[in-house]
Amino acid sequence: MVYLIESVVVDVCSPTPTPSARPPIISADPAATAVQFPAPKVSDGSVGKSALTVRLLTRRFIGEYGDIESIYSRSFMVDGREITLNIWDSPYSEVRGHEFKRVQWADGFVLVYSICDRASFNSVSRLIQTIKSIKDYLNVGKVPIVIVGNKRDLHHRRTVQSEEGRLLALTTDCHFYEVSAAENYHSVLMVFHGLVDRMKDSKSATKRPLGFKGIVKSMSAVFARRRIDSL
Ligand SMILES: Nc1nc2c(ncn2[C@@H]2O[C@H](COP(=O)(O)OP(=O)(O)OP(=O)(O)O)[C@@H](O)[C@H]2O)c(=O)[nH]1
Repeated sequence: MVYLIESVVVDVCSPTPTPSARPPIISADPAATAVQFPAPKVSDGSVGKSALTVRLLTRRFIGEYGDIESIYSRSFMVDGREITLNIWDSPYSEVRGHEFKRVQWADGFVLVYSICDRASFNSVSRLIQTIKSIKDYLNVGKVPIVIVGNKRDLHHRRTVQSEEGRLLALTTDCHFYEVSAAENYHSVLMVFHGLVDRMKDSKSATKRPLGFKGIVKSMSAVFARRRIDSL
């Protein structure tokens, strides 16, 4: 699942949520992952969540987007296996009071701000804390989060420097991209691929405990390495 927030949030893999916690999903594929785009806003919104989603799905930038809440599905081949992302794009007003449910639903997050809108950037750290606290409460390990500074083409109106986004990502253990949904499809694709990679990493990091055989194997590997080191 991918969840887009005022900053864009993308979520790719999720633990199976309870039916009541999960919004309707378009894809009929049971192996599908869901992508949500909610927008908790402090700014005037309109950071480009819909534009990013539509770019990803159609390769096009159409300029104006309605504020109808939608869940989109898109399939990707990852390591030779098809996965389906469900992307939830909801207008900001719809998001308030539903953060817990949506964070619970999503497996990965794309937090989107506009480089011309300082308030939207300021809301990103708050969102990261909110997401991490909810996932902690739910006992979920590492949360895949990608921070996206959108509207890069409007550099003459920039109020948030790239370094600020990069630093925030570094200090919060997130990935960072600056893109223009208006000008570039490939950078948008990179965002979603980056999220999927992080989701894969966090899934393998929370894999089941080793078990007796696994422990013996790991210990043998460590001792074998020591023997090699001492040669
Ligand atoms: N110049 C420029 N304009 C953009 C870009 N992305 C989106 N926009 C414009 O910004 C406005 C808002 O885009 P949306 O995609 O509707 O933003 P949103 O975050 O989904 O907005 P809400 O649904 O209101 O939360 C539209 O007029 C878009 O054409 C971009 O990369 N560059």
